[in-house]
Amino acid sequence: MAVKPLVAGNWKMNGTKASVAEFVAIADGVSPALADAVEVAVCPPATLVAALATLGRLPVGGQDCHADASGAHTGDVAAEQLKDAGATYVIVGHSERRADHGETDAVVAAKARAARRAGLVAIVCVGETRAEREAGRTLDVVGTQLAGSLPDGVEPTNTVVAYEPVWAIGTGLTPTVADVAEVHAFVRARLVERFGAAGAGVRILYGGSVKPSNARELMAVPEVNGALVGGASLKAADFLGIVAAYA
Ligand SMILES: O=C(CO)COP(=O)(O)O
Repeated sequence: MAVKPLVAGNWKMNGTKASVAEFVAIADGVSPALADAVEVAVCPPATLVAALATLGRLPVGGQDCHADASGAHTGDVAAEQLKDAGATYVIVGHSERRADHGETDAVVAAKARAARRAGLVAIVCVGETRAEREAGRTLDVVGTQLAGSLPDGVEPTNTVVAYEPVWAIGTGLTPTVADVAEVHAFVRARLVERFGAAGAGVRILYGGSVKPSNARELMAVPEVNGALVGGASLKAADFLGIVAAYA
């Protein structure tokens, strides 16, 4: 199955109303030809989802959602609210959420189910820490996270997996191409094992210090179907330099 790659920007806790101009600059840089080759999305902080989505230029995503559709959960955002604000995607299980908020695989799976219930595509994140990689446990850890964080019924239309080694996030460090290839092949095998033909079509993104200078090399790795980009998605020129890997 031909899989259209996805390059998604994760702005994390960055951005104000002034950032709308950066989003527009990103959208302006995605030519029709580029849009045929790659889907480009931006996941801004929740405060900006509606403002960006209303422009109708590029798909927009949230960075987290609660498992419930509504209720007494001060400070949380429901997948239904992101959908109502115009979102297409929602990131769940980012390692910063797992670390800062103690999110377990079961919590992440519940959020992925909530995303589907609301009609959003869940971008489910997995990835090992430096200590886990050094102990040779990368595939074990990623396999356990996948098993626990992906709900049943995964389809290419409702789920994207992002492999983000924790030690590569915001550090300027990236795994070798061979290491990325090994993990992505492993993730693909697990997806096909559990979800059959549907698992073959689920996009697997690489995330962690993706930059214009390394995007082409990383995006060419087999089973890498795009990128989840943090810091370099905040500036249109950098983000578009990454998207250009698909030009
Ligand atoms: O966490 C990330 C995307 O979700 C990656 O962040 P950086 O691209 O800043 O390393």
